[in-house]
Amino acid sequence: EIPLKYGATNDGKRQDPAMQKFRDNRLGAFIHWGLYAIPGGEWNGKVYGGAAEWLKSWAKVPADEWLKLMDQWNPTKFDAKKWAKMAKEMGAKYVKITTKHHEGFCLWPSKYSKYTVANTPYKKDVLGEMVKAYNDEGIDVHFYFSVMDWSHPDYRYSIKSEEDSIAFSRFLEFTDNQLKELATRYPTVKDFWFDGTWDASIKKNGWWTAHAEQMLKEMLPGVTINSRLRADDNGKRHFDSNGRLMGDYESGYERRLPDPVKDLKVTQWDWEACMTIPENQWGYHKDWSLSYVKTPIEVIDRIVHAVSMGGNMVVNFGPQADGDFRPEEKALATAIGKWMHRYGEAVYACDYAGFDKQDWGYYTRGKNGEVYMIVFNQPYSERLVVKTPKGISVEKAALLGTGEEMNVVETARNEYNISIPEKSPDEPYVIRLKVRAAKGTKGIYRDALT
Ligand SMILES: C[C@@H]1N[C@@H](C(=O)NCc2ccccc2)[C@H](O)[C@@H]1O
Repeated sequence: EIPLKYGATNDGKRQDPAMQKFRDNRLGAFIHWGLYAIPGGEWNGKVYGGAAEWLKSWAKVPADEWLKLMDQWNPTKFDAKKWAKMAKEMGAKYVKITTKHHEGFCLWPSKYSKYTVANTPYKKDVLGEMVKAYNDEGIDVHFYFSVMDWSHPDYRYSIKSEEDSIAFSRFLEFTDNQLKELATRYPTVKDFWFDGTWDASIKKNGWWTAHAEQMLKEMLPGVTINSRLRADDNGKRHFDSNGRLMGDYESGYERRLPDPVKDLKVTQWDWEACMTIPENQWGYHKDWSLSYVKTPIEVIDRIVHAVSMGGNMVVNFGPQADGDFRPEEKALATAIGKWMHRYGEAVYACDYAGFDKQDWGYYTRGKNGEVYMIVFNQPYSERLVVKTPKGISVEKAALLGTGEEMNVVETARNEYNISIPEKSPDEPYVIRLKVRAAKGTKGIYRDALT
């Protein structure tokens, strides 16, 4: 054991009600909204294929020139109630909002920066309106906060001199002030998702990351904090020098997911993935033809994949500068919501089932021990193979929705064929299994001698 002052604080998964709500929520929506939505990936007549919220970087725009975009911030179509209805219809139980992205523009009227909504033609506290509207729909609000801040003269990527160190201390104090301001102004916030914490300057100040976590937890009992904030005494991130997860849930699965066979280690801790609809666009980009855009079923597959391994999934939306959403995102939210309305029982408050992954799709397990089969790939054999853990037998199988009983045929020790629905559901569907701790399978099974 390496002695640490700023290492992991949790011993295993948190089991308090706030964390259980975080976990049971399972499906979230990300909102990436900032000045970057105005240019939408184009600068001086050139369209950049990289992430639109990084346009300042791709087009090498100086901070003062970039922040002049504030003069154009006037989302006349913004209607927080409509945004909340869209999230509700999608079946998102929580929404993560970019309070401040790397550009430094604050969606709330921070008194510690001049780069805020208060100093734009629109003036209004859009963050406050969103928090109220989502909460009024029963949707939890999480805050995304970028520590790296391209607008602040005291930000440093590395600490190479005493001057750097003094400037960065001022920057960390500024950051503390903004975090306290957010926690004070919006006390119903349930989570802080830190980003922009990969630079050497942060890794060298692991103490501060531990302090920020502790400060927020003292101000907002129950609040959850992502592992990406954290660096330990030795600059180790996410997992400390003793391999223990820092923060309350692992937040490294950004636009990727753990392998359902090779990466089962993730079932030992809480984790949350986040994903984009195009290949890599978080903020609004005017041209989605530049990369592949995922279909609703491809998004639903990723949501179920995450839950099947004990994780949450956050699906990203990049609102337009005018405060409305692009048609593709509205259609996606509707399609996801239709499916979640029918089959959400296999997602919400569900977890890893402990069954070996099969080709037809994913398993999840509900709180009362029911096991769900979420079928994405129906085999030509018309039989869905289920291999149960030792000592577990399948008693019954029923199609979610119609309740149609599926045939359960024991084919070998701990192996079953489940029949497919009489009439194709024409969409990924869910079979609920009733399983039992078996007394011991029939004596007919004997392993071959080889
Ligand atoms: C959740 C996402 N994380 C931010 C991000 O900076 N990701 C890592 C990254 C690092 C370097 C170039 C592009 C992107 C993206 O802008 C989103 O906010």
